Amino acid sequence: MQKILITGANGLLGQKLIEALKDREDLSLIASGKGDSRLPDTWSDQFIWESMDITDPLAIEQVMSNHLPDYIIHTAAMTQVDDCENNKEACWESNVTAVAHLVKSCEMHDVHLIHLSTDFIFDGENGPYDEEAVPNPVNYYGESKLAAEEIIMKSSCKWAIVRTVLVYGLASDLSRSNIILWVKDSLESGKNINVVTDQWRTPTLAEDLAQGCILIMDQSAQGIFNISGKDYLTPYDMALQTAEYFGLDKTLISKADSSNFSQPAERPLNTGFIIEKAKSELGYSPKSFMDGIGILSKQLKLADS
Ligand SMILES: NC(=O)C1=CN([C@@H]2O[C@H](COP(=O)(O)OP(=O)(O)OC[C@H]3O[C@@H](n4cnc5c(N)ncnc54)[C@H](OP(=O)(O)O)[C@@H]3O)[C@@H](O)[C@H]2O)C=CC1
Ligand SMILES: Cc1cn([C@H]2C[C@H](O)[C@@H](COP(=O)(O)OP(=O)(O)O[C@H]3O[C@@H](C)C(=O)[C@@H](O)[C@H]3O)O2)c(=O)[nH]c1=O
Repeated sequence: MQKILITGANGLLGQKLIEALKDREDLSLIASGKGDSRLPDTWSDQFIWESMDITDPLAIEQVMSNHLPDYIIHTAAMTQVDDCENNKEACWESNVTAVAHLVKSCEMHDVHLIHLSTDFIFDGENGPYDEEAVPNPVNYYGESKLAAEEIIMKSSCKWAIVRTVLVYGLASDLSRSNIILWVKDSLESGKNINVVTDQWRTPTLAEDLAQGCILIMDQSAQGIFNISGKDYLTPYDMALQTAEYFGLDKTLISKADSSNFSQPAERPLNTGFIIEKAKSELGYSPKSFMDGIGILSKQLKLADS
């Protein structure tokens, strides 16, 4: 029986991974997060919960040596890009130093590390990017995620780096929102929103990302894999499609561009990924953005019922 340890299990991807893996009888699942589990109570007998702060090397070593997992899927990170810009020390500790601790433990216990990374390692000058593109981050979050990749690539453990883009989906009690929920909530409350037309992304349904990670695990794949959605869209297009799907007032959505819409951390303009490697080597097959909204909409109806 293979043992899988998931970090950041209370997060969006973490919850989708647990949901997708919890019924598998060939696996034993260890979910971990900062503090207590916020996963649905109905799942609680399908995994072991470990409270593990990834910035605490002793906690990591204790969990790793107790369970001796075959794979660790490392989703935990400081993901609020503007917070990373404003609190660089905390960002480095969570996104880089913690990865160094995990790598050391993976080397010691012969664990295959599957690590989550981002399109924000690129400058957005010439996206969409393939796995060979040269990184050049424009914000501190991107710098931290790139530094983590470099530590992993130099390590002697088995590793896969999963790069992804603008993840959206529904899960319980999240500490971070995402584009569809943000647009839907804003329009439903009659709020005007300014949405950029000069950034391009391949937005990723959280369930697709979880499937990509699982394909990598099941095939013991190593190396870098781009795992994102397949549609190349601006956030403005995404907002319009969200409004259209939910029958909301599109006139509340105004066009903005990066020169008149400023956030504390600069965002790269054109990122997005070429996903041919994941399709041909792993059999990865993501949904369209419209199908993704449909899936999320069904989940919202279920959650409300
Ligand atoms: N979301 C996106 O658009 C993208 C995400 N990624 C990467 O994918 C990964 C998963 O992202 P996603 O699930 O969306 O992010 P979330 O923010 O939803 O989840 C991250 C999880 O990490 C946990 N966490 C943060 N710090 C610690 C810590 N010190 N110890 C233990 N757990 C911690 C958070 O805990 P808590 O819930 O308690 O705050 C949260 O549950 C991340 O590595 C991110 O960098 C890459 C590209 C795009
Ligand atoms: C809040 C806001 C965002 N946007 C745009 C900018 C951006 O491209 C998109 C999403 O903005 P956010 O600030 O919510 O998300 P952002 O922090 O840009 O999302 C990033 O998160 C990290 C974790 C990643 O790794 C990246 O892949 C990326 O998806 O929407 C607007 O146009 N208007 C707005 O008012």
